[in-house]
Amino acid sequence: MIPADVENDLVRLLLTEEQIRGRIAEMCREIERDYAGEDLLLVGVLRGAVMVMADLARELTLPIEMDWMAVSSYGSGTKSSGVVRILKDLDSDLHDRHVLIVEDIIDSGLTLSWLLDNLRSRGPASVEVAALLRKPDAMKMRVDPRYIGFDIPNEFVVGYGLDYAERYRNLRGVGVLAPHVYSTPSQ
Ligand SMILES: O=P(O)(O)OC[C@H]1O[C@H](OP(=O)(O)OP(=O)(O)O)[C@H](O)[C@@H]1O
Ligand SMILES: Nc1nc2[nH]cnc2c(=O)[nH]1
Ligand SMILES: [Mg+2]
Repeated sequence: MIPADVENDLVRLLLTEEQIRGRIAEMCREIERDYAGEDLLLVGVLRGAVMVMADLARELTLPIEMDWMAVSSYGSGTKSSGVVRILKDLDSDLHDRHVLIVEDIIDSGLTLSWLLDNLRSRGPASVEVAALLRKPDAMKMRVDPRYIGFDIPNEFVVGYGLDYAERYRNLRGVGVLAPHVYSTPSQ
């Protein structure tokens, strides 16, 4: 369901709420198998990963902890600036912890490859990645996420945490943003 006031802003819906829910459940069964008996720290990457973190964490039957890091490389546009900035660091000490980074999307791979280097330097027992979306045709930096929800085409998408200029994050599905939205300067 796309709210009527934003329906014209999307070219098409790519993933429905039900498809996302079903895939997250499958990812959680894999995570439960892989981390059974381990102490797991989920690290959500603000702000885009809020929805996937909330749904993934509640679907998991393992005991987990959650922490958050805020990084940004996109500003308000549709292209990565190439510079990753830490806006908020973790509160947890990662030493000897099993860390699973939770992301909404891997596009160029720049954010994650930078984040993986950064978190690995903190002495964790392991660091892996769970991302809902990946654009195989857009990747510039090689990252090997352990859990991927969906591979999607190389188009700018919004919804389920993903924004354009901070809008659309609350859409329940994921859709392709219409070019007229980002070619029109906002007032
Ligand atoms: O693979 P990349 O090309 O690096 O792109 C992926 C990153 O871009 C988005 O975050 P953004 O920097 O826009 O901030 P946000 O999460 O606050 O929306 C998204 O949430 C990922 O973190
Ligand atoms: N909203 C949004 N943010 C992104 N960050 C990196 N790729 C994307 C994308 O396709 N959509
Ligand atoms: Mg993000």
